[in-house]
Amino acid sequence: MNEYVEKVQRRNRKTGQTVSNGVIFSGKTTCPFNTGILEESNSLFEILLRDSRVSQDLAVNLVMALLRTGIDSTGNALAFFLYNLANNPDKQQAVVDEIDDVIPTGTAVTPEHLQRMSYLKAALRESFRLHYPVFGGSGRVMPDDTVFSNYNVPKRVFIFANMAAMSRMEEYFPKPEEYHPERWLRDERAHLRTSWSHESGFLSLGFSHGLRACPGRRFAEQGLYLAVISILRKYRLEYHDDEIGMIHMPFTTPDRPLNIKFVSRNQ
Ligand code: HEM
Repeated sequence: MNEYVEKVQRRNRKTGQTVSNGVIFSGKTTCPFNTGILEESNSLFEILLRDSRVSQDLAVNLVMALLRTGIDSTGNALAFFLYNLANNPDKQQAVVDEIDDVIPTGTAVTPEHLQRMSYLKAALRESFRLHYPVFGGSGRVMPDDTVFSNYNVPKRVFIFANMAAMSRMEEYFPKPEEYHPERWLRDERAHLRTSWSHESGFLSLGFSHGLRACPGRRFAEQGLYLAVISILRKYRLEYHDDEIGMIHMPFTTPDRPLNIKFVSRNQ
């Protein structure tokens, strides 16, 4: 990492940026957290290194945190999403129908398209429910004595919401072992839900909830939607092998290589 930082700094010097308080600073380039215009197309890391208010340690820590939390999580979530679609051809077809309905052939995907793709969103949410993406769920330590649903929780006691287990509770998700995206539909197809109670939506939160919820959520969701759309526009997914299990380490990974067959849609 130090070597990389030095390389970035050497390049910044060459392109005329100045050094201030030990980090590279350019009058032209502004920190992404300002509203100014970026005049050079550099990575977030390089931009942070140039901002005199951000120390080198902070820049390294921020970028490492994003890399550590953002890569395995999204990659494994995509693996399970593709597996669930390959394993449920009727649901896969419903996603393909929606892609064909919403995005004209040969057109790039836009935010407006994604806004109209409620089945695709439900399909991802259901994949998170069936294969909860992070070890168990979310933990918290309360700073004060608190009461949750008539349970007294003393301050400084660690409490944990086991969303992986709650996501598979029959009383909230009938036939919990089945992949059924319709559970999450709120549009005119909502009648296809198996059942719904007002708690259901809070029992399976792949990105958690509240102030410490995942800050990368929109970024990850967008990447997953775009990946699945690009793949399904070209390939039909098939899965003919044994059921895939989960290993939690801490992101949920498949317990063996995924034997998904990609069949070209042009054949
Ligand atoms: C499918 C992908 C992802 C899933 C399922 C996921 C899930 C989560 C969950 C459950 C938490 C814990 C929240 C809590 O305890 O309440 C979390 C935290 C975090 N995530 Fe993600 N995440 C994903 C992708 C990303 C990406 C792409 C980034 C960054 C670009 C990211 C950055 C972070 C960071 C920095 C935290 C710590 C937040 C804090 O402690 O305040 N995540 N994530």
